[in-house]
Amino acid sequence: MNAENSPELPPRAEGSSPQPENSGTPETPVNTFRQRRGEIRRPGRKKSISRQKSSPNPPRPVDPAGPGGAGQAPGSNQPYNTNEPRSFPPRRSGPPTPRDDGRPRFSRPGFSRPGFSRQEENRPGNRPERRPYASDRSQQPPAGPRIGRVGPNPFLWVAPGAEGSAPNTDVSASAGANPSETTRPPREQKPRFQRPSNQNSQPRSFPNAGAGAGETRTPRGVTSWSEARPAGSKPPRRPAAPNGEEPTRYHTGNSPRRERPAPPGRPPHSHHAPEAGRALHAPDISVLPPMQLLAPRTARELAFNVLEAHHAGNKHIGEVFDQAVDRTTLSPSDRRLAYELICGIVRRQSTLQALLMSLVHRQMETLERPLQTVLKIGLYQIFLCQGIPQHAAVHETVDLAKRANMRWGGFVNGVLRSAIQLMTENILTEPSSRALPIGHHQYRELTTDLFPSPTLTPGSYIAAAFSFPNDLVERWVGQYGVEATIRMAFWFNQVTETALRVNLLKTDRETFRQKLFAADFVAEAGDLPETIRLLSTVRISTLPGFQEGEFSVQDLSAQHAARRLNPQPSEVVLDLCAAPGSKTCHMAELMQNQGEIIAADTHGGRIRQVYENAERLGLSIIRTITIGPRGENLPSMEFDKVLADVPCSNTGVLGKRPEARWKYSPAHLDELREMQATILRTAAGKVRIGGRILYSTCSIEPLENEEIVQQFLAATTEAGGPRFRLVEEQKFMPGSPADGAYQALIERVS
Ligand SMILES: C[S@@+](CC[C@H](N)C(=O)[O-])C[C@H]1O[C@@H](n2cnc3c(N)ncnc32)[C@H](O)[C@@H]1O
Repeated sequence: MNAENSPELPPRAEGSSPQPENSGTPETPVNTFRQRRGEIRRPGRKKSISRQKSSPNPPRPVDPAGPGGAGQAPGSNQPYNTNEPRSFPPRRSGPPTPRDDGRPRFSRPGFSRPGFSRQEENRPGNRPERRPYASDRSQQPPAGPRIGRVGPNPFLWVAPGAEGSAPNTDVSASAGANPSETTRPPREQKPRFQRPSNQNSQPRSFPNAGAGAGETRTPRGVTSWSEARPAGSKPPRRPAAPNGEEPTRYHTGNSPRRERPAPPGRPPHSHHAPEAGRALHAPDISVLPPMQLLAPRTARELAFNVLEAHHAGNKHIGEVFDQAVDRTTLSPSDRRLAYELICGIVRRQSTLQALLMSLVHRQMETLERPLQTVLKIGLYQIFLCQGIPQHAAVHETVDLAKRANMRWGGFVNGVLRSAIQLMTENILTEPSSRALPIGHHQYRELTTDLFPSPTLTPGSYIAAAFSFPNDLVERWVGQYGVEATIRMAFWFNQVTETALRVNLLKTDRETFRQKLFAADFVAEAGDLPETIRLLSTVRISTLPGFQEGEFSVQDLSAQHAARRLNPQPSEVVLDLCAAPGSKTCHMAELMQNQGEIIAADTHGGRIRQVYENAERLGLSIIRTITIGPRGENLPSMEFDKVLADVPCSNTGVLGKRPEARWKYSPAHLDELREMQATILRTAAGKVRIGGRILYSTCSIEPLENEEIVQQFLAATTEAGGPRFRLVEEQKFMPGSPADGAYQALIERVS
């Protein structure tokens, strides 16, 4: 049973979920008559599965071949749009009817058949031939490939070259080989929905996919509740959940429904052990290609595209967002909302997962990843976004779901309406297993115990409720205690203000602040003479003075690094880990653009950003070079100052970099520590006697900070070579008042 047709859903408000324009067959008298006879299905509405199963009609004829041959657009190896309604009236001669008004017949707003522009799609030669009258049951299926819902979803963007590797159960594959032999296979031999996949992906397989002859199947190729029903009868209806009770769970119909209630005493979100033979066939959703909506029209659609693209690659969210946003015409407020949704959803992944698991009665691995993305967009708005009314969150997300896949609208609607029942109006100030942290040291009380107990297992509670890796939280609890860990967790989950560094070579702080003020931005002076705290949320490149190089974005804790090293005009300075160049440029500004800075990095691509930043800021003393991991290619000279701003776990800046927390692992920490020790040794080999090294990280882990420095000092004392001393060190804890960081100033004494 599909949640869309489910009787337990509370009724949707009138007009709350409008059908997309141009969504299918208009209401002509002929069509209305035929719809009543059940011969034409209106797009967006599905016949109930039981009616399909019990229909006495023979299967509909398959579609004729499209202009490109085997079900593909000409000049493309991608399939046609297969989400069109399943039956169409024939071509008519005589005066044009509303269906012949020139609009693309097979398109919905925002979508286009791959390989076709809208105009091309409208040209008669490029249209796939329409089906014969559905009522003409005597007509035999024409030879040729089938165009229908069987083929891969055309709205999925598939990596170039990957299409051919998709496992194909579509008859069009065999039709391409020998069209004359094409016949429609009996339903029970193949699933009706097949997802394209790349070379790494697994075939989409269903539990019981190998069910033998005689077994009953639903039209989606899934053996499920229908087996227990007599043919032709309706699926069982579940009663609606009364208010205040555990919310109704839904399933999408793509996997078997598990009718067993959760065992007594087990929380509703817990994962039960998969029954034999079921989860074993779950597709690996992590390798599915991203789903992309063409031309996102709303903040939620843009967020969906970016989140999907983010899943596919290893790119920073900011990078993916910048690329996606440049292709839209969304207003600044929509862009801001999209960005907040994206960062928030990545940040609060495990909280949203816990919410989702309590609402959806399915193994998460079997829920299509794009559908999970849609649901998380909805849940984030309902539970964690301030200022979005619940009905708007549901309505907008259902619209997004329908745009991604018409079949998802009802399911998403059901899940989100159940989610609303999970919330209470109560705001708590203490953690509990039903306390969802929402910010400003406050929690929203839920109607169910969603999280582990904070008194029995504080680490597990913080990890689940605030969304952090378990290992990391356990370390923090061990080092800083539960209360401090919770304070940090709140800080990392809130949107923090932006710190700017004024370029004192071009302007002074007060003049620049007035300039911001005149442009309606609120800013305050910060701790250091060049620091400004920007209290407005804005795209930085749109601030006045950006192109002129009057400021850079840099957190306050990070601004202390160059200040602590204190490079002087006319000194020669080495920046060992320079890209993208924030601290390099700060040092050049402090040196009054006199002397020389060698900006080195192992990453040849990122080193270019140092050059670009220096150019914008009008700094000419920086020379960039690409080096090897042990300092290969460095000039043979010695330097007055060396900055070693090493790669680290980023545990001090987890709020600014939403994805960073999910990259943390003990194994990665070990790799980083080795790299950090090597870079510090390289720095030591390049500083002159009396010169200084600044070792810095944006981590708060002692293993990457104090321990690396102490080990280095101990090793150089024993070796009998150059001697070093620790001049000072400082650790910045997150939120007091800025990002977390560590800096150690080391001097070469002999
Ligand atoms: C924390 S980032 C530096 C940020 C930079 N200092 C700034 O303020 O903009 C660390 C940099 O170290 C570079 N890196 C990684 N391994 C390195 C190595 N063995 N030697 C030098 N640089 C390395 C990375 O490419 C990365 O750009």
